[in-house]
Amino acid sequence: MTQLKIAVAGASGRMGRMLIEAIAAAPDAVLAGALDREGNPFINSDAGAFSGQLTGVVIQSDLARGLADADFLIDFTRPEGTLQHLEYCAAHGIKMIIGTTGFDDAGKAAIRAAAEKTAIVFAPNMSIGVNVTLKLLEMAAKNFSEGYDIEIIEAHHRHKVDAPSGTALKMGEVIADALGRDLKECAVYGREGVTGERDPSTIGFATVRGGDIVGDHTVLFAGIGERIEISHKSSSRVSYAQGSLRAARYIADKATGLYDMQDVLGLKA
Ligand SMILES: NC(=O)C1=CN([C@@H]2O[C@H](COP(=O)(O)OP(=O)(O)OC[C@H]3O[C@@H](n4cnc5c(N)ncnc54)[C@H](OP(=O)(O)O)[C@@H]3O)[C@@H](O)[C@H]2O)C=CC1
Ligand SMILES: O=C(O)C1=N[C@H](C(=O)O)C[C@H](O)C1
Repeated sequence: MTQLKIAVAGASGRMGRMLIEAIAAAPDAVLAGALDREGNPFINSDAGAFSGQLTGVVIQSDLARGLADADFLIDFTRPEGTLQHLEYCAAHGIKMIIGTTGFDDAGKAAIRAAAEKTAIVFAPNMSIGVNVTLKLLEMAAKNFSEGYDIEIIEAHHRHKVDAPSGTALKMGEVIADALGRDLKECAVYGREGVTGERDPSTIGFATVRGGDIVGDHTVLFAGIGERIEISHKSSSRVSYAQGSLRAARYIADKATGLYDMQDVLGLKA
């Protein structure tokens, strides 16, 4: 069996650690590199030290050394880190699985451009459950297009730095597309003071941050006399790591192109 040679960026982070364990347990993958940024206290440590299972792969900050043996980079870091890695991977034909959230339009354009040089899966949520939920939302939105107010509520751990979550924004985009609306024009991010009555054409977002919540998303369709809630709750990051490995397998035979988890899971109509 050909082994997928995978490097992990943000190796000491919450997702990085989970990915390193998932790669160690996968029969068709091998950890081929581990990256963290310069100054990170875990540079030069073994990438498996967190789980007590040594890998023989040392966490590096130098991209050339960290990626020398890799065919894939799985990147869950921050937009500025991912964009640096992207440039290197595009130049060297290393395929990328990007889970990082919080990109601006320029960052997303850079990912699209890099996908002309290497294959990339880019998705704000790698779990099967969330991606099936996106399909449910598309169907629900079409049926609740009149008379239902749409609000997206997300909750995450106290360390999360971007809001709303990438998943909540994706849910908003899917719903807006299904309704023929432009999310940039109809999104309302939080409310305060005398807001006036709710504009029915808007999609509202509310953010909760606290403790160790892995990731909860609820879309509320609030009508007269009834409410419909579609919720997904993550209880472990393992589903994101397993989804990332599925994404690597999906692009193993692709030289270029930009894909998302709907492609990987065969959910595109
Ligand atoms: N798509 C999906 O399914 C999921 C996406 N995410 C997203 O993944 C990202 C990471 O989440 P999480 O693991 O919880 O975050 P953590 O903060 O736990 O880990 C981030 C890692 O990236 C490193 N890092 C930070 N900035 C840079 C940089 N500029 N260059 C290189 N490395 C950097 C950090 O190093 P240091 O500690 O030195 O800062 C750390 O090792 C977030 O954007 C999150 O929203 C999370 C879960 C699932
Ligand atoms: O930061 C996190 O933890 C998560 N981030 C992603 C997002 O912003 O949607 C995915 C998941 O919800 C966990």
